Amino acid sequence: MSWAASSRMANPIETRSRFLAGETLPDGLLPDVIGRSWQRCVDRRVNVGRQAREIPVVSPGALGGFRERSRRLILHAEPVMEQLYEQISGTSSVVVLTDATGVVLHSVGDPDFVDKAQRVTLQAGGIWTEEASGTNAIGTALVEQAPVSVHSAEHFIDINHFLTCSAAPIFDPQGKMLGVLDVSSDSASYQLHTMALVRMSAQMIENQFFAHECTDQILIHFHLRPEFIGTLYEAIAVFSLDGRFVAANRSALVQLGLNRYDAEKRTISSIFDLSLAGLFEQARSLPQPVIRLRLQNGMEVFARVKFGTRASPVIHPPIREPNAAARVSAPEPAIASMAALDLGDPAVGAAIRKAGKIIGHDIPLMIEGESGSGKEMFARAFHADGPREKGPFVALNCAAIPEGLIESELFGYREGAFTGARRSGSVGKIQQADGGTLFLDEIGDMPLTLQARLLRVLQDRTVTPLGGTKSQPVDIKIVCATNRRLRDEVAAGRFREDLYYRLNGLLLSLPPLRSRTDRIGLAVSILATLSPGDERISLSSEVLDLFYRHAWPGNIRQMTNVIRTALALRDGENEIRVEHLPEDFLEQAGERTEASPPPAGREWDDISGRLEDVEAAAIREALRECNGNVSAAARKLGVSRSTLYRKAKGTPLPLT
Ligand SMILES: Nc1ncnc2c1ncn2[C@@H]1O[C@H](COP(=O)(O)OP(=O)(O)OP(=O)(O)O)[C@@H](O)[C@H]1O
Repeated sequence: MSWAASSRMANPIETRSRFLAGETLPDGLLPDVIGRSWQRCVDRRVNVGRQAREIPVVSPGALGGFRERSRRLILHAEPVMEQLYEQISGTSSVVVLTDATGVVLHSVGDPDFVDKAQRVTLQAGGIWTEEASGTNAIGTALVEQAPVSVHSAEHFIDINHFLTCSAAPIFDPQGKMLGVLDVSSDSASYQLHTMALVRMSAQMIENQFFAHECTDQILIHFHLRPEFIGTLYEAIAVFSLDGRFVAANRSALVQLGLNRYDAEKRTISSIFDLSLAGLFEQARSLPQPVIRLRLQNGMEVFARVKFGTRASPVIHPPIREPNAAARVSAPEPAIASMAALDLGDPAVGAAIRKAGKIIGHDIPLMIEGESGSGKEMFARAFHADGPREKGPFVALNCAAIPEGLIESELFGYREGAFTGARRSGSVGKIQQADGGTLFLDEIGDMPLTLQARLLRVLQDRTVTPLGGTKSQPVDIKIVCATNRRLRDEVAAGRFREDLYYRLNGLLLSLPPLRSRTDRIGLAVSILATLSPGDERISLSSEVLDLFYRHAWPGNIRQMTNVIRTALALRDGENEIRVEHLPEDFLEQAGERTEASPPPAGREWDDISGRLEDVEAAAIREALRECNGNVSAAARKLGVSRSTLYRKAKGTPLPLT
């Protein structure tokens, strides 16, 4: 097909000449969108004879920065581009992704056509704004904020006349333009349906954003016809856990009859005839049913309510709707930062400092340590301090679930993937952790076959659920933990060496509790966490002494459990004494301990005279005199409780 046949104008070159000569053209001769763009090109003095070498390009060095800024767009777009290319391969075409400034980030196409496209800088680094390349589908779609096709001589610059291009903008859930998806072909191989394919693909990328970026929110997928739910045509509206409007796709705004500005002032109940409490009830039933919802204008739609992976009521308790009388469960405890874990033990402090140095870098962290030594707590704090802090933290203990179930837990499964599979399928931990951190505890217990699959996920950054054929992009940071030396497992052939090196960027060892010097500080800190708001509760000096001397085979987990039980057994008394400690602990504590004995003598006996040492000694003395009661010791020293906590870090209490 010639350029003339693929163009909407009978003779575009002649039309352009008349246009450039300032002639008033008869209505209908020039498509409006092309006319507007040509006028902009004239206004910006774009030369129709501009050559490729005159078009600016982004240098290979700078391109990395552009790609990094659009990392999430590329992540969600790449698989869709591959699928789109599969459908058009062999038609002398190239699929192109640009950012919102018209810079080509990625392209995939037929090799012979890619060569031709490169000659006009239609390749990574090329700039396809109207200013740079004249009227073209990408640049014009950026200006019009709508899908645009530009055929052959409708391109303003002569050198682009061999192209026929269809482009659609891609918006994020909040309506911000992220970039443009485009298919450019040789104008001789013009296909009518290309524009429809590009629009659908752009919609798929936008829907990926909803699925992956709205992980801690409520998603309502709806349509006038139930069979359209789950398709590209569905409307998606997103609400925060307290019911406020957050985002919507274009289809949702059209069906709701709202513009984005008005929608932002609305809540679930003011858009749908549905209370938040009712919504949580519905979301509990699995598989989630298609329900009818009434819109404010009286129209009825069909809907499926989904909770983002982090907002799932199965994982977190529901959050109260404003003014709702529903009972609310206690919130999840806040994740501590790494600084809060630094209670003065030198080995823990060193681990925290090393981990701090790799925050924000693409370096996988592996944590070694005995069971209960705080590896998961450390991983959570590492996540909380990092740039993914707002993303999910998902933990999987490979030793705690049967070998046969690890695969489905990790990778998820599609409907009917195996006998006993839930009808609705299941989202695996890898996908749940998208945008956040996946913590794989006891990684040494991962079966060899799954090690290979995990390696593939890390290399390809995609995951394919069991029984599924399509891979989904994932963006996860992995932190692993192990309570045995993984290198020995590698040597014994039980752990893949390639996976070991992939996971082990920085190896940190957390010491067992018995060798930590901050055992008392830790006990006091655990007590404060377990009895929030009640500063009167303290540990008696005998208890602190016992805690200091004990070998703690169960590490911090055991100490936490002992203090939790003692709190329950203390009969309302403010001081936890030895008789409140659980029997089995006392039995164990009666045995000879391996822990180093506390320093002997008075606080002041063995200090160098440095100011910090004098201060530390004063704190120890005050704590000892107040039987470990931090509030009382703080009052005695005339400092605030938090100051005392900060200064008391790592101050082992010598209790003689
Ligand atoms: N620094 C800390 N302060 C207070 N509590 C802690 C601290 N570290 C760990 N804990 C508590 O100790 C218990 C065990 O911690 P965690 O699960 O992190 O250990 P782990 O090494 O991952 O254990 P495992 O190897 O058995 O999975 C948890 O209840 C946790 O809340």
